[in-house]
Amino acid sequence: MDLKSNTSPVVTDPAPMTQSRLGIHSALMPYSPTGATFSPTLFLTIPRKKPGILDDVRSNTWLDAMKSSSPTHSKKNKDSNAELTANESDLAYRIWMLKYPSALSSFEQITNYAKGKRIALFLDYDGTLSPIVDDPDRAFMSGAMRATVRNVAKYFPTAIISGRSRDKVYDFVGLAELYYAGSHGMDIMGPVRSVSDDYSCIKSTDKQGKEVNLFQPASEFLPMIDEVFRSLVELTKDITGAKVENNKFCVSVHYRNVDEKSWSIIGESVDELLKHYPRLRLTHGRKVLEVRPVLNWDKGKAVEFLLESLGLKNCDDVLPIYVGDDRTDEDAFKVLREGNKGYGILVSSAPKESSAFYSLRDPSEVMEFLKCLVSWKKSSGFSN
Ligand SMILES: O=P(O)(O)OC[C@H]1O[C@H](O[C@H]2O[C@H](CO)[C@@H](O)[C@H](O)[C@H]2O)[C@H](O)[C@@H](O)[C@@H]1O
Repeated sequence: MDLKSNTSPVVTDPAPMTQSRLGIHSALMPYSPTGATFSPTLFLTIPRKKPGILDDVRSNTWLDAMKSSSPTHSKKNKDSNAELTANESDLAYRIWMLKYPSALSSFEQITNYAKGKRIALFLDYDGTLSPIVDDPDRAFMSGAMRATVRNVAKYFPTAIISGRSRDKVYDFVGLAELYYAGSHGMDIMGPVRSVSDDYSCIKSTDKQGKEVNLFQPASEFLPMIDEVFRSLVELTKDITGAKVENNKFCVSVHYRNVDEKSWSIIGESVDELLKHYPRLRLTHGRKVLEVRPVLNWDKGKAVEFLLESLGLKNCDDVLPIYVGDDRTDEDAFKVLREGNKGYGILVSSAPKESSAFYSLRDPSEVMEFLKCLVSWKKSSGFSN
């Protein structure tokens, strides 16, 4: 193992000053701890005191955010406070699809655009390749999905980008021919290729002994994340159904199996604990609170890193496609949309705002879409 250099995208605790509602003041200047050299493009500044750590909460309270964190949570009609009927939900979904058309019914449009281009595929895991289940340790993907992903990877460079630890998502997927990014992109194993100096990579070997590049921008957070993981296990041990998952560079606090009456206790406990860790922040997933380093790094940045590692960055003839279901996938959708680079496909069975271009209802439609890509590639005689 050969350590190339030791740069870090982390900025720690600057001097106190006024803060925005989200806890990060736009006027804060990057601050480097002694001795470290940083790339300014990777910085996030961290305020010493934060009014609220739930930085991606778009609703009024974190309890609202917890309630709205999964499309399976029943929707209320604002006026009557009654739950939407099946017909109303279906209509709402169909109206929503005018804005986010099905990637299956728009397949011809997608492939017309892809003609003459090299597709690079980025796939989220939970809720995209495997259905959402109550026990996070049992979120297995089906054999059919595995075969489909294996097949698609024969034709297109394919990477999995997950909130899980890289090892765990690899164990679930089990395909050596893919690239993997765990911990919401904070742990990437990619091909050996020179990448820009912004990225400080470690040369390593994968499970098959092949030489790879390892990029772990949050490595200095490991001891802190371990400590927080242990505290969260202790804090939630008496809450029936709560589960804390160590995802290496981030921690997930699951409340899917917790009685809704106890959700506020979970939220408060995490909130209280994180007051002692200003270098960590909280984001929301599907019935899960995600504790992660304050770092200007996310799934969008991971896509850019992987494109560069694969020699596909800034190439007019490359079409990246990212398929995901979670709020954390929005960072990747944004990168593709803003740079007009490629397509985000949101997996959702309920209407929600997104930066994706297209939609798919569930993992079975994802599988269908991947199969269509393979058939299209085969029928186009590999000329595209
Ligand atoms: O980025 P992803 O691959 O989508 O990972 C996001 C989180 O997924 C997992 O939690 C979610 O799926 C579980 C299994 O279906 C479900 O029980 C849970 O409620 C969901 O939030 C995973 O356990 C988390 O660690 C990931 O961060």
